Parts: sequence; structure tokens; C-alpha cells
Amino acid sequence: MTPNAALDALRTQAPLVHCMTNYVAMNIAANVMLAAGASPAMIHAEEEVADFTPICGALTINIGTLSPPWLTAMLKAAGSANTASVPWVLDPVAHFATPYRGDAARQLLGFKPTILRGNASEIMALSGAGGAGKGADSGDEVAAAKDSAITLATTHGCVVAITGPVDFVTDGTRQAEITGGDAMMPKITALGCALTALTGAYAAVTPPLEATVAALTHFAEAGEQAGKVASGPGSFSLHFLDHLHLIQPGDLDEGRVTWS
Ligand SMILES: Nc1ncnc2c1ncn2[C@@H]1O[C@H](COP(=O)(O)OP(=O)(O)OP(=O)(O)O)[C@@H](O)[C@H]1O
Ligand SMILES: Cc1ncsc1CCO
Ligand SMILES: [Mg+2]
Repeated sequence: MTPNAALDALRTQAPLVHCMTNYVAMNIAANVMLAAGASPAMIHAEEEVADFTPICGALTINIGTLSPPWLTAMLKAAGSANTASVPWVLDPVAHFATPYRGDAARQLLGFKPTILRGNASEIMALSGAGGAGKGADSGDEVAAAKDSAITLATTHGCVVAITGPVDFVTDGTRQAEITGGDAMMPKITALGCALTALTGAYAAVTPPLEATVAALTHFAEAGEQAGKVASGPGSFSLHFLDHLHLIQPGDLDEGRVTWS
């Protein structure tokens, strides 16, 4: 399914998506999903996640502000997603920063995410390669992380996306690069976390590789449009949300995507 066809499916189906994300991302991720056309629900209690995941089109897990009760709940939700064949997306925010976080990311990877999305430093570190990540911020080039992404996709049987100025997506066999967006995007906190949530929404309506490319293309288009009118990170955020919403099926420039 092409990005425009995927956007059409997203708008038609407005899938319910179970988002387990961090305190920083909670609001922007929900607004990004509503603007794009999905229906987000931020549900975190250990007592209810396993019952909620199966009624959703997808689950997304982001470890940005992790704590033990959340990790317990995330592992339960991932298990429930697998049992119910619900696609799920993992965002291993800054997993290399502390042993606790690294162990959590490895435990979650053991539940075989459908899609893994991170910045270059996160993807490199997950495959064992050294990187220059600084907390949640990337310190590495996307190009330097491509081999890591292909290795992770093959080892874990998932789609891997590295985001940055030019995004890279692979399922271990096929690869796509997506251009666009704006240099202001990493200046807005949790925009990558919001992208992870939106990737889940697309995975609810189309297979994982196409879903990831569609989410990245939607972000690239809205980011580029917002960048033309924004005067700083504050106004960029507003215009970005507006453009996610204003973009219609057919408006996504599919020339942004190069397959190999
Ligand atoms: N220099 C850039 N130019 C264009 N687009 C960019 C640039 N840097 C990041 N992006 C876009 O910003 C979005 C978020 O990617 P990014 O790599 O910044 O995520 P992240 O580091 O995980 O963010 P966070 O952890 O703050 O949520 C993606 O859609 C990506 O394509
Ligand atoms: C700033 C920050 N700290 C933990 S998660 C997060 C959001 C970006 O990943
Ligand atoms: Mg991130």
C-alpha cells in the first residue's frame, strides 16, 4: 500500500491505538495522532493493559520515563499484543544511558516488536555498536546506523526505522529512505515519540513496512510544510499539527521515498 493509500485507510478507519509513552510525550503524541486521523488512548496501569491491548488496532511502547510499575505493565501489554496478534511498536528511548533502561529494552525486544523505531544512536547501541547518543538526543548520523538496523531487523524479525534528516527503514530485505521534514523537528521534544505512536496507527491499517514508510512520509510532508511558515519551535509545533491534519490522501509526495 502506498503512503497515500495508507493515509486514506487511516482516515477511513481511525484506528484505536494503545499508547504507552512517557510523561513528556503524552500530550503531543495524542494530539499528533488525532490530527493525523487516529484515535489514541494512553493506558498504563498494570491491572488493565492486558485487557485493553486486544481491543486496539495496535500497541506502542516508549520507555522514555520508565519506572518499575510501567515496565511491568509494558511487558504485560507486549505479551497480550502477541497473543491477540496486535502489531506493536517499540521506541527504546536512551536505552544505552543506564543498565536499568538497557535491560528493560532487551526484555521488551524479547517480546518481538513488529516495528522498532529510534534515532541513529539508539539503533546503533541496540545492535551493540558504540554510539554518541546524549540521553534522548541522537549524536550519530543515520548513515552510520544502517548496518545496525539491517542486523536488528534480521535478528528480531521486525521492521526497523532510523529517523533523522533522511529516515531509513528496513525489514532486513527491503530498504527505503524518506527525505523531507525540517531541521526544527529535533528541537521539539518528543516529536520522535509522537512519530512512534503514529507508526502504530498506520500499522493498524497496513502491513508493517508500508506502515512505517507511510508514517514517516506523513511526518516529512507536514514537517516540510510547517517549516515554510514557522518562526521557531513554538510556532513550528502549531503549524506541524495543522499540516498533519490538513494533508489529504493524494497530498503526500511519494517522490520522497526511495526503495532499494
Ligand atoms: N534534521 C532534520 N531534518 C528533517 N527532519 C528531521 C531532522 N531531524 C529529525 N527529523 C525528523 O523528526 C522526526 C523525529 O525524529 P528524531 O530522530 O528527532 O526522533 P527522536 O530523537 O527519537 O526524538 P524524541 O526522542 O525527542 O522524541 C522524524 O520524522 C525525523 O524524520
Ligand atoms: C526529554 C525526554 N526525557 C525522557 S523522554 C523525553 C522525550 C524525548 O524522548
Ligand atoms: Mg526518541
